[in-house]
Amino acid sequence: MSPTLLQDLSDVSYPTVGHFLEDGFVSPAIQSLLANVKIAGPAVTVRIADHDAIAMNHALLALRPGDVLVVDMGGDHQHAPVGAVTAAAALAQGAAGVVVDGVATDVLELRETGLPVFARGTSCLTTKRLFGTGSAVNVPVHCGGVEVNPGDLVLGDDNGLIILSPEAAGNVLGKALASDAAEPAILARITSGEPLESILAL
Ligand SMILES: O=C([O-])CC(=O)C(=O)O
Ligand SMILES: [Mg+2]
Repeated sequence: MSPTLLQDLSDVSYPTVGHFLEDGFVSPAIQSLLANVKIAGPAVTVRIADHDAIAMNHALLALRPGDVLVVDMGGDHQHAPVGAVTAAAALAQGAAGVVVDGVATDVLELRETGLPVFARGTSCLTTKRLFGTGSAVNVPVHCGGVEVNPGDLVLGDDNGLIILSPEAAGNVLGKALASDAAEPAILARITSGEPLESILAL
Protein backbone atom coordinates (compact mmCIF):
# COMPACT_ATOMS: atom_id res chain seq x y z
CA MET A 1 0.00 0.00 0.00
CA SER A 2 1.32 3.45 -0.95
CA PRO A 3 2.15 5.41 2.21
CA THR A 4 -0.01 8.33 1.08
CA LEU A 5 -3.02 6.22 0.02
CA LEU A 6 -4.72 6.40 3.41
CA GLN A 7 -4.20 10.14 3.69
CA ASP A 8 -5.42 10.72 0.13
CA LEU A 9 -8.45 8.49 0.75
CA SER A 10 -9.41 10.40 3.87
CA ASP A 11 -9.39 13.58 1.78
CA VAL A 12 -12.08 12.11 -0.52
CA SER A 13 -15.75 12.60 0.20
CA TYR A 14 -16.82 8.99 0.77
CA PRO A 15 -20.18 9.38 -1.00
CA THR A 16 -18.16 10.43 -4.05
CA VAL A 17 -16.73 6.89 -4.11
CA GLY A 18 -20.33 5.75 -4.53
CA HIS A 19 -20.47 7.56 -7.87
CA PHE A 20 -17.89 5.16 -9.27
CA LEU A 21 -18.27 1.73 -7.61
CA GLU A 22 -21.00 -0.82 -6.89
CA ASP A 23 -19.11 -3.17 -4.55
CA GLY A 24 -17.72 -2.69 -1.07
CA PHE A 25 -20.65 -0.78 0.38
CA VAL A 26 -21.57 -2.10 3.83
CA SER A 27 -25.28 -2.46 4.55
CA PRO A 28 -26.73 0.90 5.63
CA ALA A 29 -28.11 -0.94 8.67
CA ILE A 30 -24.60 -0.44 10.12
CA GLN A 31 -24.13 3.22 11.05
CA SER A 32 -21.91 5.33 13.27
CA LEU A 33 -23.12 5.59 16.86
CA LEU A 34 -21.25 8.94 17.11
CA ALA A 35 -21.88 12.06 15.05
CA ASN A 36 -19.33 13.84 12.87
CA VAL A 37 -16.91 10.98 12.31
CA LYS A 38 -14.62 10.17 9.43
CA ILE A 39 -12.24 7.22 9.52
CA ALA A 40 -9.86 5.50 7.12
CA GLY A 41 -7.70 2.58 8.16
CA PRO A 42 -6.67 -1.00 7.49
CA ALA A 43 -8.93 -3.73 8.85
CA VAL A 44 -8.05 -6.05 11.68
CA THR A 45 -10.80 -8.65 11.59
CA VAL A 46 -12.37 -10.89 14.19
CA ARG A 47 -15.02 -13.54 13.79
CA ILE A 48 -16.81 -14.07 17.09
CA ALA A 49 -18.63 -17.36 17.60
CA ASP A 50 -21.17 -18.11 20.32
CA HIS A 51 -21.03 -14.62 21.92
CA ASP A 52 -17.54 -15.34 23.29
CA ALA A 53 -15.83 -12.19 24.60
CA ILE A 54 -12.38 -13.84 24.64
CA ALA A 55 -12.05 -13.45 20.86
CA MET A 56 -12.49 -9.70 21.23
CA ASN A 57 -9.67 -9.60 23.79
CA HIS A 58 -7.34 -11.32 21.30
CA ALA A 59 -8.40 -8.90 18.57
CA LEU A 60 -7.74 -5.89 20.80
CA LEU A 61 -4.20 -7.14 21.43
CA ALA A 62 -3.65 -7.43 17.65
CA LEU A 63 -4.54 -3.77 16.99
CA ARG A 64 -1.88 -1.29 15.92
CA PRO A 65 -2.23 2.49 15.65
CA GLY A 66 -4.57 3.47 12.83
CA ASP A 67 -6.25 0.07 12.49
CA VAL A 68 -10.00 -0.37 12.25
CA LEU A 69 -11.38 -3.41 14.06
CA VAL A 70 -14.06 -5.19 12.02
CA VAL A 71 -16.20 -7.59 14.06
CA ASP A 72 -18.26 -10.35 12.41
CA MET A 73 -20.79 -11.70 14.91
CA GLY A 74 -21.87 -14.50 12.55
CA GLY A 75 -25.41 -13.15 12.38
CA ASP A 76 -25.78 -12.63 16.14
CA HIS A 77 -27.45 -9.21 16.43
CA GLN A 78 -28.32 -9.61 20.10
CA HIS A 79 -25.02 -9.81 21.99
CA ALA A 80 -22.86 -6.68 22.01
CA PRO A 81 -19.10 -7.38 21.78
CA VAL A 82 -18.12 -3.71 22.10
CA GLY A 83 -18.78 -1.32 24.96
CA ALA A 84 -17.03 1.06 27.31
CA VAL A 85 -14.18 -1.28 28.23
CA THR A 86 -13.43 -2.62 24.75
CA ALA A 87 -13.66 0.86 23.24
CA ALA A 88 -11.22 2.22 25.82
CA ALA A 89 -8.86 -0.67 25.09
CA ALA A 90 -9.12 -0.12 21.31
CA LEU A 91 -8.44 3.57 21.81
CA ALA A 92 -5.44 2.77 24.01
CA GLN A 93 -4.08 0.68 21.12
CA GLY A 94 -4.50 3.68 18.81
CA ALA A 95 -7.38 2.21 16.79
CA ALA A 96 -9.09 4.54 14.32
CA GLY A 97 -12.47 2.90 14.83
CA VAL A 98 -14.53 -0.22 15.40
CA VAL A 99 -17.15 -1.70 13.07
CA VAL A 100 -19.55 -4.34 14.36
CA ASP A 101 -21.83 -6.40 12.14
CA GLY A 102 -24.06 -6.64 15.17
CA VAL A 103 -24.81 -4.39 18.11
CA ALA A 104 -22.77 -2.40 20.64
CA THR A 105 -23.43 -1.46 24.24
CA ASP A 106 -22.58 1.32 26.75
CA VAL A 107 -23.49 3.83 24.05
CA LEU A 108 -23.25 6.90 26.31
CA GLU A 109 -19.73 5.94 27.45
CA LEU A 110 -18.79 5.06 23.86
CA ARG A 111 -19.72 8.57 22.78
CA GLU A 112 -17.59 9.99 25.60
CA THR A 113 -14.51 8.03 24.50
CA GLY A 114 -14.83 9.63 21.05
CA LEU A 115 -13.80 6.38 19.35
CA PRO A 116 -15.91 6.01 16.20
CA VAL A 117 -17.99 2.83 16.62
CA PHE A 118 -20.28 1.62 13.83
CA ALA A 119 -23.01 -0.93 14.57
CA ARG A 120 -26.53 -2.06 13.72
CA GLY A 121 -27.79 -0.59 16.97
CA THR A 122 -27.41 -1.04 20.69
CA SER A 123 -28.22 -3.70 23.25
CA CYS A 124 -27.86 -4.32 26.97
CA LEU A 125 -27.02 -7.98 26.34
CA THR A 126 -23.26 -8.46 26.06
CA THR A 127 -20.80 -11.17 25.11
CA LYS A 128 -19.39 -13.44 27.86
CA ARG A 129 -15.94 -14.83 28.68
CA LEU A 130 -16.53 -18.39 27.44
CA PHE A 131 -13.09 -19.48 26.12
CA GLY A 132 -14.66 -21.30 23.16
CA THR A 133 -12.78 -22.44 20.06
CA GLY A 134 -14.93 -21.17 17.19
CA SER A 135 -13.65 -17.59 17.05
CA ALA A 136 -10.68 -16.29 15.06
CA VAL A 137 -8.65 -13.09 14.60
CA ASN A 138 -7.42 -11.79 11.23
CA VAL A 139 -9.36 -14.19 9.06
CA PRO A 140 -11.66 -13.27 6.14
CA VAL A 141 -15.00 -12.12 7.60
CA HIS A 142 -18.32 -10.73 6.43
CA CYS A 143 -19.53 -7.31 7.45
CA GLY A 144 -22.87 -5.97 6.30
CA GLY A 145 -22.76 -8.04 3.12
CA VAL A 146 -19.14 -7.24 2.27
CA GLU A 147 -16.33 -9.79 2.45
CA VAL A 148 -13.49 -8.26 4.43
CA ASN A 149 -9.89 -9.46 4.40
CA PRO A 150 -7.36 -8.33 7.00
CA GLY A 151 -5.65 -5.23 5.62
CA ASP A 152 -8.60 -4.10 3.49
CA LEU A 153 -9.25 -0.40 3.83
CA VAL A 154 -12.24 0.68 5.90
CA LEU A 155 -13.70 4.07 5.04
CA GLY A 156 -16.47 5.30 7.30
CA ASP A 157 -18.36 8.48 8.02
CA ASP A 158 -21.86 9.53 9.05
CA ASN A 159 -23.17 8.29 5.68
CA GLY A 160 -21.99 4.73 6.18
CA LEU A 161 -19.09 2.41 5.42
CA ILE A 162 -17.09 1.31 2.38
CA ILE A 163 -14.55 -1.52 2.64
CA LEU A 164 -12.16 -1.96 -0.30
CA SER A 165 -8.98 -3.82 -1.11
CA PRO A 166 -6.00 -1.42 -1.28
CA GLU A 167 -5.95 -2.05 -5.05
CA ALA A 168 -9.62 -1.13 -5.52
CA ALA A 169 -9.18 1.93 -3.31
CA GLY A 170 -6.13 3.04 -5.27
CA ASN A 171 -8.00 2.62 -8.56
CA VAL A 172 -10.93 4.81 -7.57
CA LEU A 173 -8.92 7.48 -5.78
CA GLY A 174 -8.01 9.68 -8.75
CA LYS A 175 -11.55 9.72 -10.14
CA ALA A 176 -13.04 10.53 -6.75
CA LEU A 177 -10.59 13.36 -6.06
CA ALA A 178 -11.28 14.86 -9.51
CA SER A 179 -15.04 14.63 -8.92
CA ASP A 180 -14.72 16.34 -5.55
CA ALA A 181 -12.59 19.07 -7.11
CA ALA A 182 -15.22 19.72 -9.82
CA GLU A 183 -18.23 19.83 -7.51
CA PRO A 184 -17.85 23.30 -5.92
CA ALA A 185 -18.03 24.97 -9.34
CA ILE A 186 -21.24 23.08 -10.18
CA LEU A 187 -22.79 24.01 -6.83
CA ALA A 188 -21.76 27.65 -7.33
CA ARG A 189 -23.44 27.70 -10.75
CA ILE A 190 -26.66 26.27 -9.26
CA THR A 191 -26.75 28.65 -6.30
CA SER A 192 -25.93 31.63 -8.56
CA GLY A 193 -29.23 31.05 -10.34
CA GLU A 194 -27.86 29.85 -13.67
CA PRO A 195 -30.64 27.99 -15.53
CA LEU A 196 -30.57 24.29 -14.61
CA GLU A 197 -31.06 23.43 -18.29
CA SER A 198 -27.55 24.69 -18.98
CA ILE A 199 -25.98 22.87 -15.99
CA LEU A 200 -27.65 19.47 -15.86
CA ALA A 201 -26.88 17.16 -18.77
CA LEU A 202 -30.21 15.70 -19.92
O1 LIG B 1 -18.11 -6.93 27.52
C1 LIG B 1 -18.66 -6.73 26.46
O2 LIG B 1 -19.11 -7.63 25.75
C2 LIG B 1 -18.85 -5.30 26.00
C3 LIG B 1 -18.78 -4.34 27.14
O3 LIG B 1 -19.66 -4.25 27.94
C4 LIG B 1 -17.61 -3.46 27.28
O4 LIG B 1 -16.70 -3.52 26.45
O5 LIG B 1 -17.62 -2.64 28.20
MG1 LIG C 1 -19.40 -2.63 29.45
